[in-house]
Order: sequence, then structure tokens, then C-alpha cells
Amino acid sequence: MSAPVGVLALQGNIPEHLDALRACGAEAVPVRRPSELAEVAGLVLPGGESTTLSKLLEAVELLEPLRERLRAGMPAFGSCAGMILLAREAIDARPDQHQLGALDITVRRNAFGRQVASFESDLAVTGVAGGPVRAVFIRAPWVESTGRGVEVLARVPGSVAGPASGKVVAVRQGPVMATAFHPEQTGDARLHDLFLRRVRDSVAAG
Ligand SMILES: NC(=O)CC[C@H](N)C(=O)O
Repeated sequence: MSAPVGVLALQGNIPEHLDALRACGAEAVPVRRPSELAEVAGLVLPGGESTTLSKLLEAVELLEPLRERLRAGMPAFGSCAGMILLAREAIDARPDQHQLGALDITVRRNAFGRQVASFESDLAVTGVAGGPVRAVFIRAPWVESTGRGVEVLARVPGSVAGPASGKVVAVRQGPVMATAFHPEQTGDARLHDLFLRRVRDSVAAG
């Protein structure tokens, strides 16, 4: 891959994502401004707080350039708040929160309950070989509904009791994927590797 892969570096677990991408052999760089966005072949949107991220994207004038790159087919991988931003619609988001609309999904913010700070589960993820992925959810959303072009990659297992049971927590639509959980928290870079395969396909397709 000639161009580096970026990690949106406004808030959240930025070094962990950079490390995971590098562990997969990619050149990974932080992205804080439009000139840096223009240089990358794909972008990771880390978790954090989606209202704050939405404001910061606007403040550093990345919102429109990012929308434009996504419209033009740039591969992207959003985790947690990154998933919320990439979604077409977010339930329980502030009305002035921006949506990037790159995934035809409706997400529910803080879906596991505001009191539920974190929740962990082993998930089978489509496209990830070698056994289940340990998924760490931190004040996470889940996906309430998906449009036609959206592939479900993972759900909370049916064996988990309560309202989270069976909920969609990882999706892909074309070159854009997202997880409600934090793949950078576990030292397992298989989801980053899945994303990088998309980036390589997109670079190869020109
Ligand atoms: N870990 C996270 O990214 C949490 C997301 C946060 N609850 C939000 O709504 O933006």
C-alpha cells in the first residue's frame, strides 16, 4: 500500500488504533486537518463521545472534506462513537449532532443503558477467522435497523440475557465498516486487518 492509513486524531483511543494498524504492517498516521485527510487511503474513526467529535470535526473544518471522501468511496472503520458518526441516523443523539451518513443504519446511542459503563462478550465476526473476537463495549450504541446494502458482521449472542441479546453490533456497507465495540482495547488486531484488506482492495481498484 503506498498511501498511509489515517486515524482521526481529535479524541479517543488514538495511539491504540495506530498501534493496531502498524501491527498489521500498515503505515498509520494521525489525521487532524484536511491536508492530512487528503493523504490517506482509509480512515479509522475511534470511539470517544460522538457529540464532542461532531463539534470538533466542524471546528477543525474536517466535516465536509470527510463527507466528500466518504462519498467518493474512501474506506473507513468506525468504532463506537465512530460508528454513531458514520450512521445515517442516531437515536438519542443531540439534535445538532452531525451524521456522516456513510452507513445506511440507525443506531441507538448508549443503548446498553447509561448505567452500564461497560459490557464484554465473545462474538463471531463475519470475515474474521481464528475464533471469536473479545468485544469490549463502553457506553456503546447498537444498531437498531439496517438498510438494504448493509451486511451484518456480528450480533450479541442470543445466549446473553436481556435487551442486548441478538442486537447487531458490527456492520459493513461497501468500503465502510463499523463496530459498536472497541477493537483497539484487546491487543487483537484482526478487525483492523479486515479493514486493511478493504483499503488494499480499494487502492488496487484505483
Ligand atoms: N466509547 C464510546 O465511543 C462511547 C460513545 C458515546 N456513548 C457516544 O454517544 O458518543
